[in-house]
Amino acid sequence: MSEPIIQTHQLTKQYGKRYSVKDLDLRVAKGDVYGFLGPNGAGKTTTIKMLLGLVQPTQGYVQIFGQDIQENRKQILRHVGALVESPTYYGHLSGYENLKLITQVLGLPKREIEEVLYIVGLSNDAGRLVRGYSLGMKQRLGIAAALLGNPKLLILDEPTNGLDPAGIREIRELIKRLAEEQGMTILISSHLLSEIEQTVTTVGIIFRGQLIFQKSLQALKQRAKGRLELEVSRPEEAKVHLQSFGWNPDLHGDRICFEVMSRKNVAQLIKTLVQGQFSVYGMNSIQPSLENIFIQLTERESC
Ligand SMILES: Nc1ncnc2c1ncn2[C@@H]1O[C@H](COP(=O)(O)OP(=O)(O)OP(=O)(O)O)[C@@H](O)[C@H]1O
Repeated sequence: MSEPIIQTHQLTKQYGKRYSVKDLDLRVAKGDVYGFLGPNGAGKTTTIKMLLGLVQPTQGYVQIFGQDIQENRKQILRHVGALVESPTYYGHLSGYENLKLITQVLGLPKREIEEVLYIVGLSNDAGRLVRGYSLGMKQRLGIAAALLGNPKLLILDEPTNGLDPAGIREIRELIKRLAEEQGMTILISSHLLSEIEQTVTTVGIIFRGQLIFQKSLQALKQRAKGRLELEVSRPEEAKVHLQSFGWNPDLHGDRICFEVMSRKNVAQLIKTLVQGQFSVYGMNSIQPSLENIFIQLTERESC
């Protein structure tokens, strides 16, 4: 297996007595679009700042491209593009002029400006003043700035924050394109799974500073499968009865629970119960939200 692009080892940040991030072992492989998920205050921005060497860890360390960020920060960051928190621009300058300032500071050729503006779909608006840009356009300009210097790794902290559904879609499409066409490794943070689930290949979930899940999107979906919950008479007997017919129910309190199933199977399930002289009082289909997945992952699930 090739060396990961990002790897953290027991990464920890403590402010006073509080741990903002604790023992984080993040692993982002080459070509991954890594969705870094967690509710507000979970520790995403603190982690990202440590990845970029902007915040010093209390314990642990960060390796990017196999090198320690504290030791080789300048060299590493030459190949990393980042958008952290809301970027600031000069509103009285055009999108093009804002990027030109950055290329001058970084000593990059001017031709890159046209390239990145084209990639983020802002070529036609390059000459407009940034103060007239929509929030989505400003975010795309932020990504364009991050793309200057042709980075191998792109780190985006909540790039869809505050955007309307159309803006979210634009960013999503852009990220997909960057990964597919430019082969870039991307880490993108969000507090909403729904905003990034169509884009990412791998998911890391941070909850109260700790990484509670880190696997493929496929594996997360497996866990996030909907459940079917039935309220029946004599639930324990009903469970045994169903098992004798090959079903595999879980019993939670007085309800029996199943993974989602086809309509045909639901009909068959109810028929089996009724034929066994059990009464079915109610049925709920539960589609877990991200919050539910968190709860399941932290083993406080009720069904
Ligand atoms: N400089 C700081 N001093 C003290 N506490 C801090 C500091 N920076 C962050 N924190 C705390 O660390 C915790 C994690 O914050 P962080 O901004 O990393 O979360 P987040 O997941 O990015 O959330 P959000 O989506 O709201 O930005 C929070 O409780 C926050 O108050």
